[in-house]
Amino acid sequence: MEGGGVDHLAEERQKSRFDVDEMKIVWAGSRHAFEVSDRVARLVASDPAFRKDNRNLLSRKELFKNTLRKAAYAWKRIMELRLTEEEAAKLRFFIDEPAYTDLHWGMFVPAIKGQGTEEQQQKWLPLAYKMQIIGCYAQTELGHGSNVQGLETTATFDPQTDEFIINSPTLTSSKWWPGGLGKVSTHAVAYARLIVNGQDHGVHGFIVQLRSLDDHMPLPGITVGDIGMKFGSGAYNTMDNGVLRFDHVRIPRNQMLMRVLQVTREGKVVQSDVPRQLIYGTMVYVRQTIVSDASSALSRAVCIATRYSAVRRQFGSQKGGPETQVIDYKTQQSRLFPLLASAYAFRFVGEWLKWLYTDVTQRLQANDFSTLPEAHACTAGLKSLTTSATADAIEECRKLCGGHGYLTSSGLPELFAVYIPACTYEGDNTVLLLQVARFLMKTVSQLGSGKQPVGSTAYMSRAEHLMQCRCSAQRVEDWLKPDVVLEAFEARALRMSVACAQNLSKFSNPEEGFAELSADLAEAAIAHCQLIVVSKFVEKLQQDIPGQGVKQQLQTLCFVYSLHLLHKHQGDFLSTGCITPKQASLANEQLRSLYSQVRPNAIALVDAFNYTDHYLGSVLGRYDGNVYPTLYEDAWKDPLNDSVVPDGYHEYLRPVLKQQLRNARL
Ligand SMILES: CCCCCCCC/C=C\CCCCCCCCCCCC(=O)SCCNC(=O)CCNC(=O)[C@H](O)C(C)(C)COP(=O)(O)OP(=O)(O)OC[C@H]1O[C@@H](n2cnc3c(N)ncnc32)[C@H](O)[C@@H]1OP(=O)(O)O
Ligand SMILES: Cc1cc2nc3c(=O)[nH]c(=O)nc-3n(C[C@H](O)[C@H](O)[C@H](O)COP(=O)(O)OP(=O)(O)OC[C@H]3O[C@@H](n4cnc5c(N)ncnc54)[C@H](O)[C@@H]3O)c2cc1C
Repeated sequence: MEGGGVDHLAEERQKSRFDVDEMKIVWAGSRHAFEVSDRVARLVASDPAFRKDNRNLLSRKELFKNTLRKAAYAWKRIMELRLTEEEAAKLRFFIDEPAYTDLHWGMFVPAIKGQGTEEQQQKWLPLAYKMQIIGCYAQTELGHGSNVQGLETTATFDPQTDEFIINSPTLTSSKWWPGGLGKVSTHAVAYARLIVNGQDHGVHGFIVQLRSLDDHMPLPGITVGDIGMKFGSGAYNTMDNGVLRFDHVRIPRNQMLMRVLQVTREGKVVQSDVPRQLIYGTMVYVRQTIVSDASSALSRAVCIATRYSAVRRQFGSQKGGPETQVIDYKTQQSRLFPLLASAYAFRFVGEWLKWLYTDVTQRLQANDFSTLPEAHACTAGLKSLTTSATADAIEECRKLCGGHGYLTSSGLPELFAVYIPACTYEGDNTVLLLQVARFLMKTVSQLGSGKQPVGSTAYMSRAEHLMQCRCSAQRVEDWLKPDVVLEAFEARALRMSVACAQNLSKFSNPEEGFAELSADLAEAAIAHCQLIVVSKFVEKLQQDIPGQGVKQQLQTLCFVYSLHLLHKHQGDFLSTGCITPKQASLANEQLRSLYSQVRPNAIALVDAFNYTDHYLGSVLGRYDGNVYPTLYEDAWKDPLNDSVVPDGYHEYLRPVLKQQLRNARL
């Protein structure tokens, strides 16, 4: 994307055998999406106000103030340039700095939209849209995060005053973690147990004002602050994750979000025909966005590691010629290319999940709740699968860059530190896999009952065949047949689920059985989610994809993704009898040959992400590959090099040296 200067990767770019510009459009999702993304990326990169190369050097206070400045400036630009919602979302993406605005737009607004009545939406959304109030999502407490039904904050209805009294009865009921809460939010959607006439009606959302709109001071009864520094310097410390306690704070009755359940003036609790799981709807929305974000974080790390692997040379000089580019080592390819393929795979499954979410939202509006369990299982499972894979991949990319990957200027340490909480927030990844497993066990238990599995479990309707089929691959080329690959993944996923269901049936208490078998259940859930990713990649290839060689590259990546999973999890495939050891070895042979096909296209495949050097934030991942001079120059910019003799020399170094000198003379 960058222009000018010597292009050290030019030769690599000439090797590619496909139309990179068309691939950029496939990656972006459409020509329109590409144009928006490209324009906004350049806007951010060219504006010094969005500089980010000094983040690691700032103290927490400076860092946070700097984030406030950037967020305010971004909002001003959104207004001045009259950016659309799509453009504004891209602006946030390329600014590349976690901020309170993520929670305001990403959770507070969606919570009101999804759980508020029409009237409540009309009252609160205009204020939120104009940022006249700033909100956060205050669910997690010191004592409970995963177990939402275990939250302790109470909202007790007072019929005398027509108010709820929000209270934190214990230390462990303190809200703990919500982003944007610590120092910024004026309001929260706070989750609390609804108590009416002494009866507990479970957890619901309430809009609570936290701070004065005049002087930003906490309102009476509110104790609020930041929970402290998090992993890494810079990184997620731009966010004010907060702690909050309520001391009998009164709010009007109409500030309970009442789409799912209403409390009347008389204190009557009325359940609407909307399922209570809709209270969890904001989490479904965010989990879906997290899957797309995974492909962004992964592609960024892979772009850095791929470009650097083409620049870096070690060993293998022939007759004084250049040494071998490390990207030509088969071990480097077998570690790197599956990650490149995963970035594309997650992109396409993210697109599909967005479609699924839009579809379920439209159905919910028409009071059709039938696809909610499927949406929950898919968003929970794919969020878990893609974030775990991406977190591991960023660390692998760091190692792929050798020693220089450990430098902050490689961009990888900060990316890792910012990214890894995605495995925990919005649902711990193991807890979410167990949700998928419950869904699978339910589906398996209904097989043969006449109820046909649909959506992501539709393959289970062919249970009879999949339980006994034998893989037909006899030659290396057979592993390039989508049907052969898909059937192997379907059979493996089904057989693992059925094995769990059979083992579960041996327990008289199903909950006890579920707990005992939970590690196997989580593995069955992973197999199911991997099948979804593979099948959505295969479906993508059935579309009309223009551009010379583009579809062929995607086919290669699809098989790299699938066959590397098959190789990595061959224990599953073999133990369930889905493939034979000979077939596993043929698949691995095919995989090796695919790596050779990816090799000449690798640089162009990462160029297709269309990332600016500003967004990448990496000396190793520079578009022009001019790594060494930049690394060298950057080192001298470190504050430690401001003086030749370090501060502290006279107090702490010189006396030691002099002491040694004296000892030596003795
Ligand atoms: C103009 C300017 C524009 C500017 C644009 C700016 C653009 C910015 C836009 C977007 C940015 C987005 C960025 C977002 C950034 C986000 C940063 C991350 C912040 C992180 C936030 C958080 O972490 S919030 C807290 C999240 N917490 C959790 O995830 C908790 C995890 N636990 C749970 O989800 C659940 O409690 C559980 C799933 C574990 C349930 O357990 P349990 O078995 O106890 O459940 P229940 O008894 O309550 O219910 C069981 C029943 O319900 C089904 N179910 C559970 N969950 C759901 C669900 N979500 N949906 C539907 N159904 C659900 C479950 O399957 C059971 O069903 P049965 O049929 O009974 O089996
Ligand atoms: C950076 C960050 C930002 C966040 N932002 C917000 C926010 O804006 N708003 C908000 O409300 N919350 C937020 N959170 C909180 C987050 O949603 C929770 O931390 C998350 O849901 C995990 O819950 P927990 O901390 O209770 O983990 P725990 O459930 O205590 O997990 C601890 C361990 O126990 C295991 N475990 C737990 N239950 C089970 C089980 N049933 N079976 C098997 N294993 C289990 C887990 O796998 C994990 O290994 C944020 C967290 C982070 C790290």
